[in-house]
Amino acid sequence: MGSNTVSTLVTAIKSEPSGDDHLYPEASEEFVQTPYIREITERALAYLNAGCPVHFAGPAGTGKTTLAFHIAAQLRRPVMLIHGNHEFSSSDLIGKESGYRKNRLVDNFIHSVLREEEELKSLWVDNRLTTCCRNGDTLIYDEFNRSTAEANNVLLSILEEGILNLPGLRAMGEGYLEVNPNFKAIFTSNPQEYAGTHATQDALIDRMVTIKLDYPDRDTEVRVAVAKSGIAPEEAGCIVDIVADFRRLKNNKRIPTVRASIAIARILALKGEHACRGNAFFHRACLDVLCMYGTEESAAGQVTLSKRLEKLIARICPAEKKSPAA
Ligand SMILES: Nc1ncnc2c1ncn2[C@@H]1O[C@H](COP(=O)(O)OP(=O)(O)OP(=O)(O)O)[C@@H](O)[C@H]1O
Repeated sequence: MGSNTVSTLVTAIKSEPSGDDHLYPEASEEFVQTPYIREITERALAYLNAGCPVHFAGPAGTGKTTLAFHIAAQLRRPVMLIHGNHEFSSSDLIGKESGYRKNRLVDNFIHSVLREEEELKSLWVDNRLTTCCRNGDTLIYDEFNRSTAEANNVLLSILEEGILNLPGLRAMGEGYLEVNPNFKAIFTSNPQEYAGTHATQDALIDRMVTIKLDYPDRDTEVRVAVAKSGIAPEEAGCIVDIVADFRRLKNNKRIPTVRASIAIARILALKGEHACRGNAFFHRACLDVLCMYGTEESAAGQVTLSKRLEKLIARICPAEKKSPAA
């Protein structure tokens, strides 16, 4: 992998000493392709290639960021990643003046004449959005509704007119930047998240095609759990069914996602334990991973959850681990 190359499952950004701020996503072996993923990928690519920014909106853990990286990888352009942040101002997106450069010319060519000239030039540093628009890179703006509408306003003219307004560069004659035609943008947001998010302006939403994501189908979730833990598919199936049952609990304060399935599967795989009825460790691990998802966090609520889990395990899981030959 080259510098800043990331698998499409990794969302961490690594800045290289070279100063290259781009990411170069590549498909990872753990990335699961199912008909569900393929269909969404094809749809999103069709919209992006038609010049429409794509917005993945859905609850936590529905695979928005992973899909954004996967799709960006298909576009084969460098990727700029921005995480929405309520403290952002538009300068955090586009850049700002970073001081002044002073040029002083002293001309004493004719010894009896001294001419002095001083020029003060402001210096400008591009931030990620500007770099992306200049170079025609792919922008992934993750959880963009964590930034305020005021900060995101700069996107309106980028997405509609293909122009980036850079008031800070007006003095240098570069007040407007024509957006490179290769520029493409993928946004993600969680409309159910209230903490730390901002209402998104209609004008911005109107400039994107929103693909609403829900929890993936069972096949995708099972294959993700298998890929990320190495557990046997039938055991992953039991775990995913248990998590899906907790997802359907009425009046849930929180909803367990594929991350819960991955966590249980990994714990079992690493401990050499199995998703079967008689396994007390399996029961305990499920309870620990899922205990935050019931309606009640009291001791009585936890006993109810534990009983529910016991019944589920009895119904869904085999009595013992199946031997490979079976
Ligand atoms: N196609 C896939 N192949 C393998 N793993 C996947 C796939 N899709 C999602 N995952 C895994 O599922 C988990 C949730 O995915 P992701 O972080 O993309 O969801 P999200 O919707 O962006 O979540 P959040 O809103 O909480 O940030 C991650 O561990 C991710 O690696």
